[in-house]
Amino acid sequence: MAQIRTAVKGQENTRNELSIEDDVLVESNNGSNITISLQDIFAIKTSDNAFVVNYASYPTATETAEPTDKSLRPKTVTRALNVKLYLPLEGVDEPAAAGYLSPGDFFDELQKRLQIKPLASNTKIHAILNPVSGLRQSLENWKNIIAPMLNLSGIADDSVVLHTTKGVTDGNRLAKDLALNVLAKSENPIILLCIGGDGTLHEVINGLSQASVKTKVQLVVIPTGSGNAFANALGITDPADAVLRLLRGNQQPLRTIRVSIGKCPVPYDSQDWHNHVEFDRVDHDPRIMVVFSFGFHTQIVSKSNYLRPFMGNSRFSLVAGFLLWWMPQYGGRLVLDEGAQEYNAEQQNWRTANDKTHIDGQYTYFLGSKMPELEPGFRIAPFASTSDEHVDLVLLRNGTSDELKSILYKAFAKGSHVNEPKLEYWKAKGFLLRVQDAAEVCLDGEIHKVPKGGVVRLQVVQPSTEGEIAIDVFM
Ligand SMILES: Nc1ncnc2c1ncn2[C@@H]1O[C@H](COP(=O)(O)OP(=O)(O)OP(=O)(O)O)[C@@H](O)[C@H]1O
Repeated sequence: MAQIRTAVKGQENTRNELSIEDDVLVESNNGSNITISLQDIFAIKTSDNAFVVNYASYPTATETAEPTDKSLRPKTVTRALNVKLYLPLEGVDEPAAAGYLSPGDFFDELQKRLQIKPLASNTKIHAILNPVSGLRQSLENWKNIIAPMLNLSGIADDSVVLHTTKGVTDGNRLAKDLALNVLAKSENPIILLCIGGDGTLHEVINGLSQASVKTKVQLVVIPTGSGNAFANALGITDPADAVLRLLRGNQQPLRTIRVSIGKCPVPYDSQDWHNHVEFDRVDHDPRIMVVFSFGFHTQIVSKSNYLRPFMGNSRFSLVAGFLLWWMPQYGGRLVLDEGAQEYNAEQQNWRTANDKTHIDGQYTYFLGSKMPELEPGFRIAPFASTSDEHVDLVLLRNGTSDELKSILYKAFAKGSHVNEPKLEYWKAKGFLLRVQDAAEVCLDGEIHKVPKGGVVRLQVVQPSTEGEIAIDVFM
């Protein structure tokens, strides 16, 4: 195939050669090359006398060099916006006689290679932004990255509405209002940007779900929080990356997990306790996207909340150290829905259970998730997927402190804990957990109390379930 190249005048009035090679745009000027990944280009503007390439790229290594103070948390490196302006060459360009495209044709070809799908002209964008999530940079990201990218991509300012959360649970209120008053009534396609961390996303999804309206929304998850487990699971690295995914247009239905809490009037040790569960009457069962836990993980979240006024992130390690020394076990009875699959580490395959699976005992660790990683590098549920119909369960029963430590360390080593002999790894569409004693459970970071003998039910919500708002997520 003929090489795709052109010659133009660069910003320094020099003759620049531009070419498209595989998935990069190469700018050559007197033997020095600059490359721009096509994945990073989000808008090209051309006219008779100017060609503009807008792209979002990571800073170069020298720009990111940081002081080597080990006590500082590593700063997240995010893409910044850049622009390249090219002009047509004046007069006759001798070398360009053979095999060069005109600049206009070259930029048309470049545009085709970007895989950017134009949004319908009547699309409306609503953004729910938490200004205090993570390092409190959401608003800065909005002003410097997100809004300019939308604008440069041709989305008119009056098609974009920003809603800023004013306090805890405000994301929930804003999303519910939006679903009832905008989504349910609008004829136009609506894209919702959720700008914050997992807590904000949890509030937004629950707000949409609580509205119980038969409608649909397209969601862009823009990570500006501390953990960002959901965005991490989708491989979304930073705000510009999230907007690039919106522009490329690939979406998948979101599967959330519905959580119901109830009681059970029959004694704890009754064989068929799971047939006697009475669920609490609530307006709306919560939905989670990231993590359910009981025992060790819940206690880290719960106890470190008490230390929040006095300590930074080191409070988590302090509580974990204490729990690993004390090693409490948490009595529970677990029933997995029919068709649950168990991972066999030795054979590296899955066994499917025909019937319900009962797993009773003293739990040292109990965690359910649809995300492989809960924080960058902590691959606790490595087979989990946001798009499959299962919640993954990571279980350790009657474990010692050393066994649990080994599991947690290996979860940081690419999730190799799944090979630990006592670790049980399951995939299920849903399950019931009955707690032996009064307990706390963690629902996406929120702590809920379950009374002695109480029951928690988790169920993966399938897309287009009756009464559920259909949410498609940009991937
Ligand atoms: N204006 C506000 N003032 C105080 N708290 C707020 C405000 N807006 C939202 N919140 C609360 O901030 C909390 C934290 O938000 P979020 O989870 O998005 O950030 P994070 O904790 O840094 O990220 P992650 O959950 O990914 O670790 C949420 O519980 C939310 O209710």
